[in-house]
Amino acid sequence: MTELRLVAGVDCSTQATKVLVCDAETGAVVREGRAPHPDATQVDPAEWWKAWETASDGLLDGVQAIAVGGQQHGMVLLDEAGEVVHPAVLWNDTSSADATTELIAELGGPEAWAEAIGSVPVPSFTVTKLRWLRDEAARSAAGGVAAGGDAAAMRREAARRAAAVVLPHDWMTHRLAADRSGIAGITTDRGDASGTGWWSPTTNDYRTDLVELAFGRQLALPRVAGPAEVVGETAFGAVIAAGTGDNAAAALGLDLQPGDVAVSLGTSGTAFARCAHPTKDASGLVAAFADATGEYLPLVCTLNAARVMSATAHLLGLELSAFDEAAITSSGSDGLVLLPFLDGERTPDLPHSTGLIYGLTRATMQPATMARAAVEGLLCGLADAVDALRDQGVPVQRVLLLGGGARSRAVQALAPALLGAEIVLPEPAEYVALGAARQAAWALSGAATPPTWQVPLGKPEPAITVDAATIRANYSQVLTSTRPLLSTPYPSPGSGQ
Ligand SMILES: Nc1ncnc2c1ncn2[C@@H]1O[C@H](COP(=O)(O)OP(=O)(O)O)[C@@H](O)[C@H]1O
Ligand SMILES: O=C(CO)[C@@H](O)[C@H](O)COP(=O)(O)O
Repeated sequence: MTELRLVAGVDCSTQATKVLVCDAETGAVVREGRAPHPDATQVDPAEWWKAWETASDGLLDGVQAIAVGGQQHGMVLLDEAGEVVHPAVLWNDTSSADATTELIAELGGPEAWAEAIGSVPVPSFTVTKLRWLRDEAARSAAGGVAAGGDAAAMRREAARRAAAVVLPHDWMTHRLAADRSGIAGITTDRGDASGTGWWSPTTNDYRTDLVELAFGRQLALPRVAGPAEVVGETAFGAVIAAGTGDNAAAALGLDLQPGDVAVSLGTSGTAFARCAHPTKDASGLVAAFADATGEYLPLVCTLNAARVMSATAHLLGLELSAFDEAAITSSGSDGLVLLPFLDGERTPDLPHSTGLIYGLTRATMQPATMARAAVEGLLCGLADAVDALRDQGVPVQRVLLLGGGARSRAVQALAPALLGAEIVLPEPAEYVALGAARQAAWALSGAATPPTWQVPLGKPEPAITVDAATIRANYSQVLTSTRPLLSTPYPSPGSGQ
């Protein structure tokens, strides 16, 4: 019997680290582990390392190659010695909303950014976080040494000491290498570099002038490794592949084909497709990301997806399974509209917004109606995302549902009508970690293309017939008419809170 060649894929996501050990030939998962991350938008990267150690404990025997897929955009600042100088500021931290507005204006508006990097930055993009830190440090310095207390002092010190800026997967990849010293030799890949705001998909290169624009000085940036490159070796003797951003890793795990759009319901909601050419969207809806194979990955991202369901379930005092049952058996939302912007929102660009419920009557103020409205609200946001991809010329033949939220039967049943496409449900699996494992197998093989791994399909819940046009029109009307309110910081100044 031939011995299995094993590879590992890691997903360092917002909520958890997940590790899969797979057969390099077939992709069959032979071992898996996971460990949670702190529920915060600024996190010490040491927490990711701790989670990785817990999640991978006892799994790594015989693993010959490894790669990391990571939540995109998070700003990890390092000093010359490679020490972290500030908690990583994650993609879902909206502190940089004002910095984003300023940066967009300073370069000459949304069109200038679309020309430079294919996308218009939102507060998720790393470039805006750099500007935020610079401004915070300057503000507290101007206010005197003690201004702002410990947090402000830390930011001043971080801005002074920062020598390099990297992303979560870059940091984890470097940390895995047995032979590393300071910031020398840190790598990233096109997929993750494309979410920084200082990498151009058209020139395939960094725009270091945009780092300077944001931070006022240059920082070292990781070398962009090739899709199948070996970038190091771990202490346990496995080769390390380049790794990538989590959505690019999921695209690789799913082996997306033309006409396929992946819709992921994790902490974020994302809709993305593989594409042979870069996109350029000055409206700011579609981000011009790169994929992990040398192509492109136009993507729309919302800040609120799976947690809309867990938060509503919590409100209703229901377990997730009971919430799901309530949403699916409800006779309908009857005009109850939930705008699901519980953590602010990125698409549409409303970083200061909160959630909103419209249409409460004695008839609609029922748990099952509320559960249905929550699922419809998050799907309406994702339907707008899929439409934005269509507007960029991305063909949408089938939608592949993934992420923790895709386990919801109500999501599966309502998605065909609301997303307006055939729904395919890949067998529930950790597709980011699987894609990272496939990249590791590719790097290990030295082949020109990634190995062929089958993606088993599950059977989605039967579709529920709903009046999708009316549900989407109601959602859109509530959003349009409350937009001025949702654009204002909440609680509003002077509210006494
Ligand atoms: N059956 C379900 N119904 C709704 N949400 C679910 C279900 N199972 C898991 N989730 C949610 O999925 C989320 C985790 O999804 P995941 O894709 O792992 O997120 P991330 O990659 O952001 O860490 C959690 O918020 C969890 O509550
Ligand atoms: O910001 C984006 C994409 O642009 C998010 O998709 C993050 O990459 C986080 O992903 P999850 O942890 O929700 O999977």
